Amino acid sequence: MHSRDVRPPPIAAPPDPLPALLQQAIDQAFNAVMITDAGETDHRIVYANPALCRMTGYALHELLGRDPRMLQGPQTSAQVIAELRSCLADGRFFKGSTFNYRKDGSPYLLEWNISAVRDASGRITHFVSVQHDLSALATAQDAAAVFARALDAAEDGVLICNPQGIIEFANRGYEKITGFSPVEILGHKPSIAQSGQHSPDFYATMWKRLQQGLPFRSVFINRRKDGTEVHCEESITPLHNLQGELTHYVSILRDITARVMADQAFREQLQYDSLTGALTRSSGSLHLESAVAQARARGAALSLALLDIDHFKQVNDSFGHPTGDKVLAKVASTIASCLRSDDKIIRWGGEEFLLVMPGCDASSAVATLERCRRSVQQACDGLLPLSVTLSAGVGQVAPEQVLSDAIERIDQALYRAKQAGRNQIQTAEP
Ligand SMILES: Nc1nc2c(ncn2[C@@H]2O[C@H](COP(=O)(O)OP(=O)(O)OP(=O)(O)O)[C@@H](O)[C@H]2O)c(=O)[nH]1
Repeated sequence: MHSRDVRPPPIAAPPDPLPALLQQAIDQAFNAVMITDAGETDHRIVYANPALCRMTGYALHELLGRDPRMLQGPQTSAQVIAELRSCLADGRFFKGSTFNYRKDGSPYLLEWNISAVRDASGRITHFVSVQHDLSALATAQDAAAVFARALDAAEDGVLICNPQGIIEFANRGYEKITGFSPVEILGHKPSIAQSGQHSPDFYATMWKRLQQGLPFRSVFINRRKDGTEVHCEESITPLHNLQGELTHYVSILRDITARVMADQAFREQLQYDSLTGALTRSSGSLHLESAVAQARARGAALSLALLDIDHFKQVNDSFGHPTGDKVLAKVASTIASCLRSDDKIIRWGGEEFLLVMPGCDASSAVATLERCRRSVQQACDGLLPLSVTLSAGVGQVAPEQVLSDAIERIDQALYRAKQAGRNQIQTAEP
């Protein structure tokens, strides 16, 4: 067989006469079609196409000759039917929607329009109605309503923004977390709850990911309507339609403020020594390093001091460990009361404290230490039958000095203070 012999199939000739074509078209139409006569009091079904039979579940012979009212039921709107009758009585076009009932008794949501059919003299002889089953749409709307209710019932906050970042939906969870009701924030941007705690870099990273079509997850510190801060674990996901166009951003927020606060409290607990309230040696060391780095960066003075309670073993041995504890706590609180707010006190050893004094040169550090020494002696006066005194070594950290060297020299100064009879301050060799 040669390809050039292949000819297109002949085009089917239109059925003749035209009414046959119309019959075929209506029989095969997707929409349900019904024709009734235009009786004085009631209307009889004279035609129903297969789509209408499928929609109602009735066979054609069960419909023919019957009144379309056979399809109505309890949920059929009397108001819509009254409107329909009035339109038909006047020969006007009707369009409406209500529930009708299938043969098996199940309701379906129907949208239909009815036109009068007139003969050559203009007399209405029939009505033709084209009907459309909206049940699937109604189910989808029901499903959308269920989703909306589910979103509102969720504990987590949900925000939906358009591509310009304008809030189009906020659930009750968002209101619970931030205090902003949906009415208050619809049409605004989520920045309405911004706390100012994040850097421009944070937002730049966020937008970069979102513009790449990727979700962004992080802990956001937001500001509630009442001005307090709320920590939220938040994910923002860009949504695209089938054409790949960005349609929305969906944010889901979980309030983790209680957890963050508990973590902070726990970290603070670890940071501070429970007996004396001073920084622990490990957290104090971090603070010390950053104080040195800051002093160097700013070219500012920084002084350190090591203080040690004199003959403390004797306190424990003579009056017991619990009394020793009370003395330790009293000494620490008295030292702290002699310091400026920027100064830090670290429990460096059992009865030894390290003071970090930023912006303080050697001579003012000595003055501070003298104040501590005298205050401790006075504060503990009468606490025990013996006097509680301190010895200390103090020194300013030179700009290029290695921190451990500086501490070593201050420790040597403390040793000299002990050797020289205690209850005194010695300055570290430069
Ligand atoms: N009550 C109590 N005692 C502590 C604590 N930590 C360390 N000590 C005691 O502090 C004492 C330190 O003793 P030493 O290092 O001999 O020093 P000192 O008796 O103060 O003598 P000098 O420092 O030379 O004046 C020891 O008896 C430790 O048991 C504490 O948390 N509570």
